[in-house]
Amino acid sequence: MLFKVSMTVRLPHTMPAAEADRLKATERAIAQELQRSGKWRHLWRVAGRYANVSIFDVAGNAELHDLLLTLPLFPYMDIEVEALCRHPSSIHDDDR
Ligand SMILES: O=C(O)C[C@H]1C=CC(=O)O1
Repeated sequence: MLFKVSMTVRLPHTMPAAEADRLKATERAIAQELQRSGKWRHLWRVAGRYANVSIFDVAGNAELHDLLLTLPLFPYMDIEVEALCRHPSSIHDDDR
């Protein structure tokens, strides 16, 4: 199943820079591994904001939830999830 996931990062201003850098580096490694696995299909920065729009391809709601929980920045993100289905006018046969 495909999901559009919007994440807005809100790190506390009181967080030491070294801790923020450590979280971001770990997040990056996990995000890149999930992209290589095919589960995190698209990752786009929202211009002008510390936010992203992503497309995930996972078995269902529970897998998506468990996956998002593994992200080191999870406690510091507002996350919105929207389930997607194939558009009847889409010419792409990999849409599900
Ligand atoms: O920077 C972000 O948008 C938050 C998060 C998502 C992927 C990643 O590497 O960090």
